[in-house]
Amino acid sequence: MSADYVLETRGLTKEFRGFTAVDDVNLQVQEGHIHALIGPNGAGKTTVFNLLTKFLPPTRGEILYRGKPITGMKSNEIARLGLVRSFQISAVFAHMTALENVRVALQRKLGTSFHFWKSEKTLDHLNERAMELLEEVGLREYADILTVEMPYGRKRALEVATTLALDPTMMLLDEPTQGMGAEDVDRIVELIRRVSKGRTVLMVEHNLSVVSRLCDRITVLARGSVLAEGDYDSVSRNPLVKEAYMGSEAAEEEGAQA
Ligand SMILES: Nc1ncnc2c1ncn2[C@@H]1O[C@H](COP(=O)(O)OP(=O)(O)OP(=O)(O)O)[C@@H](O)[C@H]1O
Repeated sequence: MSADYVLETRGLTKEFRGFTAVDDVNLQVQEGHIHALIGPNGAGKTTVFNLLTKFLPPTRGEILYRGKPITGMKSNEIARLGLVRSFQISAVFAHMTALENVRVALQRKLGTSFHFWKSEKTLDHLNERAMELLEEVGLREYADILTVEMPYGRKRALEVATTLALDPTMMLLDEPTQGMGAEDVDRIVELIRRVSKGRTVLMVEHNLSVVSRLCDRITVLARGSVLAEGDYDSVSRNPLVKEAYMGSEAAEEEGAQA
C-alpha cells in the first residue's frame, strides 16, 4: 500500500527531445529512512530530484507524497506539505549573517501575505527560533558572521538550517558533502544523522563512504533506470552495480584521454 511510503514515484519518465534521461523510475521511500539515490555520472539523479521538486515537469508518471498525488503541484505547495529540498549555497544570501539567513527562511515559511512579523515581538520570536536552528546545526558562534566569510562546510550546515526553518517532515538533500574535505564530511554526516531523527531523508550522494555510514536504503540509477535497490551491503556486492560504476570510470578515462 502506497501509504507505507512517504514518497513514491510510479513510472516517472523525463525525455529531453527524444533522449530519455529518467526512464520509468519507481522509487519508494519509507518513513523514517535515510534513502540514497546513487549512480554514475549522467545516470539521471539530478533530473529525478528536479522532477520531485517541480523544477521540471515529468514527461510521464506520477509522484505521490504520503499516498497523495503531487505531480501537478508547485514547489512551494509541496514544501508546505513538509517535503523540502535543501537549497544550493547560492540560495543563501552571501552578505547576510547566518542568523539573518535563517530568519529570512522562517519568514518565507510564514508567507508574504501576512505582515505580522514586522511587529517587534514577532521579530524577537523569529530571532529566538533562528538561534535554536543555528544551535541545532552547530553554528551558534557563527550567528553574526557574514555568510560570505564562513568556511565552505559551515555554509552547507547553514543551508541545512534554512531547510529546517521550513519545518520539513521529509528533506531532499542534494549532494550534501560535495566538495568537502574529510573533516567537514564527518561533521555533515553527524549533522544529517542528527536532523534526520523523526524525519525522512532522500539524498543524492557521490561519496559512497557517506552513503554506507548513513543510509538505510539505496537506489542505484544507471542510464535513467533503476539498476538495483537494497541496503548498502547488498547493493555494493551487486555485479550489475560494480559494472555500471566501472563502465562509467572507463568511459571517463577514455574521455580524458581523447
Ligand atoms: N535540460 C536537459 N536537456 C537535455 N539533456 C539533459 C538535460 N538535463 C539533463 N540532461 C541529460 O540527462 C542525463 C541525466 O543527467 P543528470 O544530471 O540527471 O544525471 P546525474 O545522475 O545527476 O549526473 P551527475 O552525477 O553527473 O550529476 C544526462 O545525459 C544529461 O546530459
